[in-house]
Amino acid sequence: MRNLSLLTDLYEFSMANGFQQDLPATNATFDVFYRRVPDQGSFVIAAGLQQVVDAVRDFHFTTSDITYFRELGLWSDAFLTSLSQFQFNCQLRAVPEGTPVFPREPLLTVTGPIAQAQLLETLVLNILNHQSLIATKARRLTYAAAGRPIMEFGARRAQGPDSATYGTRAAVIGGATSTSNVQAGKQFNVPVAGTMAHSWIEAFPDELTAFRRWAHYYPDNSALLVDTYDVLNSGIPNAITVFKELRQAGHEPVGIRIDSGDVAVLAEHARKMLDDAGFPAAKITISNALDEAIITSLLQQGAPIDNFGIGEKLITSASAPVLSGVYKLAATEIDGQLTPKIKVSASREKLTLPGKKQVYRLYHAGTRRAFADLIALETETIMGTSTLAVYNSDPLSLNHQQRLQNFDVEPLLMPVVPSDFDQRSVQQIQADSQGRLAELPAATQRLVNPDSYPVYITTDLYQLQTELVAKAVVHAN
Ligand SMILES: Nc1ncnc2c1ncn2[C@@H]1O[C@H](COP(=O)(O)OP(=O)(O)OP(=O)(O)O)[C@@H](O)[C@H]1O
Ligand SMILES: O=P(O)(O)OC[C@H]1O[C@H](OP(=O)(O)OP(=O)(O)O)[C@H](O)[C@@H]1O
Ligand SMILES: O=C(O)c1cccnc1
Repeated sequence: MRNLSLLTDLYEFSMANGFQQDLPATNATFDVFYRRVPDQGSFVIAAGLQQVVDAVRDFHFTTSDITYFRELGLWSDAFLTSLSQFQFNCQLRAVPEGTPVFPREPLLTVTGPIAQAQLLETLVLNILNHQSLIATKARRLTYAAAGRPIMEFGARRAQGPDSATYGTRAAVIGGATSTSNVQAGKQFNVPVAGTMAHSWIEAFPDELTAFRRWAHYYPDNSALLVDTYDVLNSGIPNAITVFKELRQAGHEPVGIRIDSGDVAVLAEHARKMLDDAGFPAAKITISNALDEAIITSLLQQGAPIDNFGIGEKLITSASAPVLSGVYKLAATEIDGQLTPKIKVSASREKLTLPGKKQVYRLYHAGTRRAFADLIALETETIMGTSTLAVYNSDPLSLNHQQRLQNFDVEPLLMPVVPSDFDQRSVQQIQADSQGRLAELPAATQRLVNPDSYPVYITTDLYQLQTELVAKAVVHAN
């Protein structure tokens, strides 16, 4: 476990130093949320909470860190002494990893001494923004693959070792079934899988010999790469020769991988050749810069593909490489006296939701069919039995009151106690995530122009926001 406590922006320390002197008795609540969904999707898959918990559990500063801080000469001695004795003292609430979350709803809240809570901003966002981005991309690819397994192949193209390892974790949360990344396989106990590279074929005098040697070493795991020379005239015929030899020796071949050319046309020919040769169960794996649009197109073309191997476009979320989750002050508290806070900026999109809040998923009464989310003040009691007056949470929308009734509610933000965090396996998180997705309307899940899913705020929250905006405008004048 690495200590990540210095992985932050300088200004977090500078603010914490000042907060500690000016506001020593102030507690703060910060919300993590995002405003826009990558790839014009309608939701993000929350991921990375486990690593946030790991990081805060181990949050401390070494003697060498403190010496470095002293050399910078920016912060008070009292602050540096408090850092050397750092005890994590914030409360966390979060949606479980794998939960689909919508714009503006907090997926993590941090409440604690303002200096401490501020210090966490950069690291928390670094972890959650990365993993949630990749989990969301993996969910899109999984949706496009329509039940066919996805092997994560991205380690060589990821932006550095951490993006490969934690990106793989996130990819599995979002639906990938296995990975070629051995470190991630070991660290997160996810299935590892793989075929072979072109170098294996090129290294032998001919393709048939290369396939035979592979089959010799891996008789029960023989997925042969057939596109080094000529897929239809050499790769598949040679693979079939070796498959027959394997079968005679009592082994069933796994299949082939095609990594170039028109993969729909090649897969169709390959399927016929394998079937005609008596290998209908041999699987066809496709790779080569695949993304959700190509996968959708290949399946529309009727390509008989069994598995997808996906690297660069998944591990870097190439088409939408940033999730701009933010960490915003929502309230301060002194001696139990809560003061809600708001950010009002020239861009109305950036208006924040003040106060300590809870997020609820709303279901049609008696079902698990979700139809909207609701953000409420933590002090409100939300019940689906009476009529509830709500507003759209989007500050850009033309807002008018709407009425909801006959629904069941489920709070999404749950307390997270770092010392007692219930570690679910990555596969368990994936399964739970898929259960959560099944609750959402189908139209919200489609890849192209998904229906936007309503995220409401309560009337009390709407009024508080309106009131604080008016006050902020008066202050500004
Ligand atoms: N039938 C198809 N429909 C849609 N996209 C396809 C189809 N066949 C291949 N592709 C995709 O088109 C892109 C380009 O394929 P192409 O074989 O030209 O790749 P390449 O990178 O030039 O080949 P190589 O890997 O041999 O260098 C890849 O992303 C590939 O997955
Ligand atoms: O295309 P991706 O989705 O990232 O999938 C991983 C790629 O990695 C390998 O390529 P390799 O490094 O051998 O390069 P090449 O196939 O482009 O020559 C493999 O053959 C895939 O094409
Ligand atoms: O095992 C494979 O086939 C593989 C692994 C990484 C990248 N490309 C392919």
